[in-house]
Amino acid sequence: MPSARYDDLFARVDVPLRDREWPSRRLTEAPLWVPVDLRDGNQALAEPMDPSRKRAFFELMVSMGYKEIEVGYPSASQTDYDFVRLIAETDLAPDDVTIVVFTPARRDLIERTVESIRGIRNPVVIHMYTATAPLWREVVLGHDRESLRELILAGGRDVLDFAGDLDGVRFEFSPEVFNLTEPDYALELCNAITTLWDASADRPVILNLPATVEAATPNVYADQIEYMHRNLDRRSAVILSVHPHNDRGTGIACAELAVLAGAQRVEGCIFGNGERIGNVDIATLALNLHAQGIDPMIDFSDIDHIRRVVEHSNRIEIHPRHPYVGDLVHTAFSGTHQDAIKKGFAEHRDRAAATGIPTDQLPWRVPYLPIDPADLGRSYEAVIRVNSQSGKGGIAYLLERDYGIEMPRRLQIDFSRRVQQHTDDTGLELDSADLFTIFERSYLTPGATSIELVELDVTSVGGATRTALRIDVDGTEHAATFTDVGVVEATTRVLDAAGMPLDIVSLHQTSLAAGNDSDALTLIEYRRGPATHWAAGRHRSVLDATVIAVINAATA
Ligand SMILES: CC(=O)SCCNC(=O)CCNC(=O)[C@H](O)C(C)(C)COP(=O)(O)OP(=O)(O)OC[C@H]1O[C@@H](n2cnc3c(N)ncnc32)[C@H](O)[C@@H]1OP(=O)(O)O
Ligand SMILES: CC(C)C(=O)C(=O)O
Ligand SMILES: [Mg+2]
Repeated sequence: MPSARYDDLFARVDVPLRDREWPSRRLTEAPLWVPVDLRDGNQALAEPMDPSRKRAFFELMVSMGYKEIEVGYPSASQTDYDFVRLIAETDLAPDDVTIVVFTPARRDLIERTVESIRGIRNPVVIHMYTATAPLWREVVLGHDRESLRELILAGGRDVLDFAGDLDGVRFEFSPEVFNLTEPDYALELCNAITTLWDASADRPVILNLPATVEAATPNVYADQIEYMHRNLDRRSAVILSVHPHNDRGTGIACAELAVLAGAQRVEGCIFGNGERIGNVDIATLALNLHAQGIDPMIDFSDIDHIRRVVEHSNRIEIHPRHPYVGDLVHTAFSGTHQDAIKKGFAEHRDRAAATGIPTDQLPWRVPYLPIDPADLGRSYEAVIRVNSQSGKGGIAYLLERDYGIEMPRRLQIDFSRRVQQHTDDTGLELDSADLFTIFERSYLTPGATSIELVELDVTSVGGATRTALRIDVDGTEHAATFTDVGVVEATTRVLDAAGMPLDIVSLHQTSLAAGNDSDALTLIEYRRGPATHWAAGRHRSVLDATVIAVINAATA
């Protein structure tokens, strides 16, 4: 690989901090989340959102509880402009939702942006940006440090000209590519802007410090943010915001460490759409807090609905392994994980019963599942799925959950061998209906010899139990009546007399399908030669189910 072509970040800009404090801090509350899907996410789509997709996405964000939403780049397209007008002219946005509109530092475009918010009732943030890193200055903008400073301040003055006296309007500045900008220069520009815009506690200025192209390990970004946090003028009149992208795949870590380093506000996209690899995923960030016991202040209780709207609006599918929302993220195929989850669920249910606390409020401690899928509106159905990597625990869990069959441990081992053979042969995943078919074929289906239960009559006469049994073996009827002999022994004696001896090792009763109309299911372990085997019998009556189980064992 021609790796020598690339410089690390340290060769490109100074990283100013040596005595950082962020490593010893902890996350204790949610920052202000600002979804930028309708602007940064939208500008990265092959087909930008049409008005109805934008509206559906916006309504979703409002319903989830976002209070500040970047809705577009009104000077860039008529669709974006019209969407801001829609918000200004209708009650689409509740009064407590702040609307952010985005603009470069160009007078004509700033004017158009301010025009878009005319008459709006909601609080508004006008978000002005200019790239400040050396490469952008030299190659893109054609400015040196001094002349770029002038361009930015000219833009800042234009913002004041057009919107300085509008009630309810605040300002945001982003030194785009902050993470590759010299720290002293970024600080100088931010301080110049907060002075120009007269940042105050009543009208704070948002300084948004993007990792526009992620370029270093997250600790470096945290150092850069802490440096600004500690050195900015008018710090109490500044809302310090971050905007990580995900080029190195560490956008989440950048945002989390940046909050430790002093950031109060995080811009990103729900499930991480955005330029190139995407913006930081603010859904994952929020649910990471939830998983640490911190209220994310956003409602994810129906994550599949959220996902459907996001996929519809972006026309991009979410990966099955995407944190928290992917189809497979709460699913275990592997045997030992399934075993642990099955035991964890059982312990959870037992603890709920013992404490009287409902299962959905009980502290969560199920192995391999960082949060309860039910918190996100997910059922437990997809948690355990069976393929060739699965073990007895998961297989038993599915048969118990969907058919009510409680298998003793030695039967679980026997059955999982049969399932394993099937999955090895086919390479396919099995659902619980498939498992039940294998169960029926293995234990409930009589073998080659034709044996039928013709009559079973158990009565109690004067304190004694009388068992009358008639069995047809290959067309010949064998009958006997016993007193005070259980049905298992009665059946084996009749079979013995018919030349079919059977050595029963253990017997277990369970039921098939939970509820009142369930059938009885008798599971029998019997010895033939050196090994033990299993058979089962199913009937409305427990006694008949038991005799049928013994007969099935004899014919196997
Ligand atoms: C990191 C980010 O996400 S930044 C946001 C990026 N988003 C978008 O670009 C989506 C919307 N953009 C657009 O629709 C268009 O680019 C527009 C309408 C904004 C501008 O279109 P055009 O006037 O045709 O300009 P174009 O995009 O080709 O080039 C940008 C020009 O603005 C300048 N410019 C770029 N960014 C800025 C800025 N933040 N402030 C001031 N000037 C800027 C460039 O130097 C270039 O100037 P030049 O023509 O003198 O070389
Ligand atoms: C905040 C703006 C300028 C942005 O999208 C970025 O820098 O990534
Ligand atoms: Mg961005």
